[in-house]
Amino acid sequence: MTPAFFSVISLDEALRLISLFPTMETEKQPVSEALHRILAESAVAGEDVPGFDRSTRDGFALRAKDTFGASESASPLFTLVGRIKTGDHPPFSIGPGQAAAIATGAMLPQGADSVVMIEDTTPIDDSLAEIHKSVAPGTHVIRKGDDARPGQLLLAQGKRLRPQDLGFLAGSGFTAVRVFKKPVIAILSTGDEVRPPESRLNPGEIRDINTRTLAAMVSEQGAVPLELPIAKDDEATLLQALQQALDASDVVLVSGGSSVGTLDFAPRAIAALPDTTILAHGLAIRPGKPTLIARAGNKPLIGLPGHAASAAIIFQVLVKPLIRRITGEKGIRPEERPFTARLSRNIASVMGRADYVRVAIQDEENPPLAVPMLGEAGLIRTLVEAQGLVCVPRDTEGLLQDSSVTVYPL
Ligand SMILES: Nc1nc2c(c(=O)[nH]1)N[C@H]1C(S)=C(S)[C@@H](COP(=O)(O)OP(=O)(O)OC[C@H]3O[C@@H](n4cnc5c(N)ncnc54)[C@H](O)[C@@H]3O)O[C@H]1N2
Ligand code: MOO
Repeated sequence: MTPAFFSVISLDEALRLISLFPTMETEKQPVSEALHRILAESAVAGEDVPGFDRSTRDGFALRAKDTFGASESASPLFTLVGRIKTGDHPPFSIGPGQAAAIATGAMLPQGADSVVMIEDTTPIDDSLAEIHKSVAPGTHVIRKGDDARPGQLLLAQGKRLRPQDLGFLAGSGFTAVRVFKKPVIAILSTGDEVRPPESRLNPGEIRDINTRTLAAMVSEQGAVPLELPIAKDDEATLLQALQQALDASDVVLVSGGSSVGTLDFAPRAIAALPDTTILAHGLAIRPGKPTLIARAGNKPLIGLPGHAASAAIIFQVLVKPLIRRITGEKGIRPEERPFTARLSRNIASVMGRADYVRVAIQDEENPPLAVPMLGEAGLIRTLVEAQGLVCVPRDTEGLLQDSSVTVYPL
């Protein structure tokens, strides 16, 4: 079924459509290989971490209340009852006026609740030391369970695992975690004029930009790109290429041929795929109007405009959320967090389409300055010189110089 081309829908409606695609299945993964994977099940602590009270300084473990009033000029003498190395389980306890020499990381003995640093003491001999400083209970001590207690949530489902998260899991005794499988995303560039980058070009031909950009964006999102050979502008060829793409992947991205010209075969080829519905063809945004969203079986198939900047921008605003949806990733990555900037000049816009304007960011000012990079969507340079996107909403005629805008990092 092919609804009328270019009965445009808003980006929000398109995002609602893609939110209906299912998330990936899950798999067990060793923690050592789980960097940047998405947790499919929350990790819950099974034990106290650490499992005992630990000193964070080399010094003397003692009872804080015995140090009350201690100073350089009034330094009480403590009786030393032992020496605790890391890994020791001290067999003695600390009573009033007693202390034990302790190493950083070693277990506090029974009775002790704090540590005085060695710099704040004067050891007299093996059995006596002067303490020059008073401490509060808990000073220089990590308590049992301070990192995690049994039953406590360590990391929530949907979390993209960073190096420190893996360390947390390892320190809590996890050797494997359940994560979402990485989707394979097929990238199919189309066009008789589009040639692989290593080609010698004939007049009228161009090198393929979109496969490279899209594959890298797919990898950056934690999915696996599958780069397919460029397909010719011919419905039968494209249909066959699409079928192969679907057989080998979880999502298909088609670049080019999505518009309404006589050579734009993508919509027709997509409509001819078995068990396939075109959910939308045409987005009320600029660039990217000819974008197509289809469901083939239960797999998403997205037709991206051929213009290099358009394809990349549609990836940012539509495909990225789709990948996050199916990979189960929750939360915003720090590098993708939108920020506020001041617009360097007026931007005019048409009513009826949300304009995604590429902006360069000048950081010397606070708030930073967003400088619009105007230019044809067929030019990749505008995107290279930009560090973000600013949206001029659908029903406004533009934005004024000096207005405060939200920048979505690129
Ligand atoms: N009469 C109209 N013409 C066009 C319209 C329109 O509404 N009416 N829309 C324009 C817009 S906007 C866009 S975007 C493009 C969309 O075109 P298609 O998605 O059908 O893409 P193509 O025609 O195949 O290619 C457009 C352009 O991009 C170049 N291209 C294609 N693939 C690649 C690639 N892999 N790497 C680099 N460049 C690529 C291609 O050579 C074309 O120049 O249609 C407008 N026209
Ligand atoms: O929609 Mo086209 O994608 O403006 O360049």
